[in-house]
Amino acid sequence: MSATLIDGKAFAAGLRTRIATEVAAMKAQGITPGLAVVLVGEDPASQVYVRSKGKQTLEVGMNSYEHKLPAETPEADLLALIERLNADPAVNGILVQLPLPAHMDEEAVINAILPEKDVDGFTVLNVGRLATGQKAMVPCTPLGCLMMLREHLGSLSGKNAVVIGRSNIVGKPMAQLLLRDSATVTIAHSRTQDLPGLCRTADILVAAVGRANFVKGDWVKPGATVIDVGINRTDDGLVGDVDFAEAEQVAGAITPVPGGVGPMTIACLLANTLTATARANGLPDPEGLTP
Ligand SMILES: NC(=O)C1=CN([C@@H]2O[C@H](COP(=O)(O)OP(=O)(O)OC[C@H]3O[C@@H](n4cnc5c(N)ncnc54)[C@H](OP(=O)(O)O)[C@@H]3O)[C@@H](O)[C@H]2O)C=CC1
Ligand SMILES: Nc1nc(=O)c2c([nH]1)NC[C@@H]1CN(c3ccc(C(=O)N[C@@H](CCC(=O)O)C(=O)O)cc3)C=[N+]21
Repeated sequence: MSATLIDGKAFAAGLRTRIATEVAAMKAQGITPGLAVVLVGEDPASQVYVRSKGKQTLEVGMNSYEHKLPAETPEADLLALIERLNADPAVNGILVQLPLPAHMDEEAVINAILPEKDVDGFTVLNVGRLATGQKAMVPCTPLGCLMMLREHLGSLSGKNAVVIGRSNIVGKPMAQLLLRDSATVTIAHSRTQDLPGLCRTADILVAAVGRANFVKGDWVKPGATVIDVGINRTDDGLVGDVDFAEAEQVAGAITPVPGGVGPMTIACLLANTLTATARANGLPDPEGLTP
């Protein structure tokens, strides 16, 4: 048997069309959402991501502001830029591309972003709001995964979910969102014992590890829904954290790499920018874009 393909690329295109409609309505009221992206250094993968994000921001009718700083920029200069963006009414969302160069304090930089403009949902205030069930800005990658899971499964209530990876940007917020939807959630990591056995209990398996083809077909419970967050550049091209050829024989549904979680991440960044703009202007949250 072979799994249903969860087409993140198509899902993301549909989401952007809806966002573009909402942006047009806001523009008719004299409001244009603006997203500022800050890239420090010249990491090639980050450059690709920042470019496609800037293009899509313009395509949905938002203003895009790109700030590219040299790798050796002093942290104080980056903090000063964030202060300017915080104070700029044309900027509704701020994203500082990670990772930052080693001489910078990532926590200090992220927490300098005004929580209302923190469209990545990485500031401590938004992390705490998500964890306590308050209205937050939710990290884009887990939000995109949640949207695909709900679309495919309907309710997540009572499902066993295993998230492999405990990073602040993917694993932990993914677990929070699954818990909020009443899944029974286990977070696995490099010290987890019998990871294959644990994965076999999962109705929902999310892999956010950063190791090419790490999750094997015999780790997957027959019929499970598999979400592959991994982005690994190999000699065979871009591959995920799941051995797709094996897993798709067993899973009920699976996201591909490329064309799965990645495009949804960017679409959710635009969704968060729209939500931030609505909130900044005292408008209700746009429907279906927040958990
Ligand atoms: N598609 C998208 O939009 C995005 C994709 N990504 C991709 O997702 C992947 C994960 O990213 P990120 O969360 O930032 O990565 P991190 O490196 O921050 O975290 C990786 C996690 O995997 C765990 N891990 C590593 N090796 C093993 C192992 N052998 N067994 C079990 N767990 C293991 C680590 O455990 P421990 O904590 O114990 O070290 C850690 O918790 C990467 O490929 C990244 O490129 C990331 C962001 C967005
Ligand atoms: N502050 C911050 N926020 C982030 O959300 C953030 C970040 N820093 N740093 C890097 C990671 C990674 N990330 C990706 C986004 C889109 C694709 C994506 O669109 N991938 C395409 C393929 C693109 C390609 O070919 O390289 C796909 O999977 O189909 C991948 C990875 C966001 N991240």
